[in-house]
Amino acid sequence: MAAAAATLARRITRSGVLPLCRRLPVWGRAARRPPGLPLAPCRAFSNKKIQVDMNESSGVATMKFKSPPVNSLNLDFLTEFCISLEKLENDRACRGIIITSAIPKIFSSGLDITEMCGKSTEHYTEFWRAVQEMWLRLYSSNMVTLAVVNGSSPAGGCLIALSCDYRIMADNPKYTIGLNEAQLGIVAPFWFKDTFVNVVGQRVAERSLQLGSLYPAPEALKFGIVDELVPEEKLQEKATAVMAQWLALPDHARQITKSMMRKAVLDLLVAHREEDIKNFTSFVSKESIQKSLRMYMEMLKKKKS
Ligand SMILES: CCCCCCCCC/C=C/C(=O)SCCNC(=O)CCNC(=O)[C@H](O)C(C)(C)COP(=O)(O)OP(=O)(O)OC[C@H]1O[C@@H](n2cnc3c(N)ncnc32)[C@H](O)[C@@H]1OP(=O)(O)O
Repeated sequence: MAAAAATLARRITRSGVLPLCRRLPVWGRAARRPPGLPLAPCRAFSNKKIQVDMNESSGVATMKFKSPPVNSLNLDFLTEFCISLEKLENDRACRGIIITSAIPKIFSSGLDITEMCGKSTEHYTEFWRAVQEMWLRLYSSNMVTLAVVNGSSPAGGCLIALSCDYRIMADNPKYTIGLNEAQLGIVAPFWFKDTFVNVVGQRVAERSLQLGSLYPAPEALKFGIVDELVPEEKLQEKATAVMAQWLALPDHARQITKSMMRKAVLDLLVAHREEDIKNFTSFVSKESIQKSLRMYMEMLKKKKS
């Protein structure tokens, strides 16, 4: 699987990511569907780590993370994520996606730390390119993207939620969310930071990033990291209602607006992609950073005993 995923990852990355504004003509996706043609029957595709269900009548797909124990974002997961997103992006019937988790209490534990420990420079390069690719695709998506955060969501998990158009979180103070990289002795890259700033503003982002804060759901709402809290059993219902509200608008108007709001941040990474990979690989290759990551993993294991 790892080898196959790596090949797929290379295939994806070779094709590159087009900025949002160049992906689709400005009249949008829905308008391109030939009038009068029936939609294909309901479809689902399931990979190893992500289940995708497409509801043809609503035009909404649900992407459910199902990679135990904690939906950590390793190379295989990231590759599946990018492929699933690309399939949906190219599906004219699909106008919105709901991203959620099938693992109780966990949305995603963020980047798989083992992918950043004791590996070769080539591996770090491939891994980081896949992380960039995931963000570029999600942040630039033409579809309405809705995160249903039904569990804890640190670091890279939080980035996925922040990259969506709207975030609903389960109303449970045991679930936390935030960019906690500083707590691991690592630094959130500039595009994590920019995505965060675009959601919560400079002040909250600066304080939260420096402290590596993980916020319980009610605080996350207070600081604008998520848009609303909903009792866990009502998440599905709420997600359907929110999605319907976003899809009620003409696609082209929403898409151009989204592009206008996000383009500068996307363009910055596209322009500095190779430099960002080099920064990452040299940063994680440092012995001091390796030591911090190893200690953090040990701390996670000790917490259990
Ligand atoms: C200049 C620019 C430079 C750039 C510089 C570099 C920038 C990098 C940016 C990094 C972004 C990131 O996302 S870094 C990743 C940050 N993630 C985190 O801090 C999350 C850490 N995990 C947790 O807090 C918890 O595990 C949590 C998710 C809440 C679930 O708690 P639970 O009690 O339910 O489960 P646990 O028992 O803790 O975890 C179950 C098992 O999963 C493992 N596990 C948990 N999280 C994991 C993870 N992220 N990666 C790997 N493995 C993980 C644990 O070790 C356990 O392994 P076993 O003991 O073997 O079962």
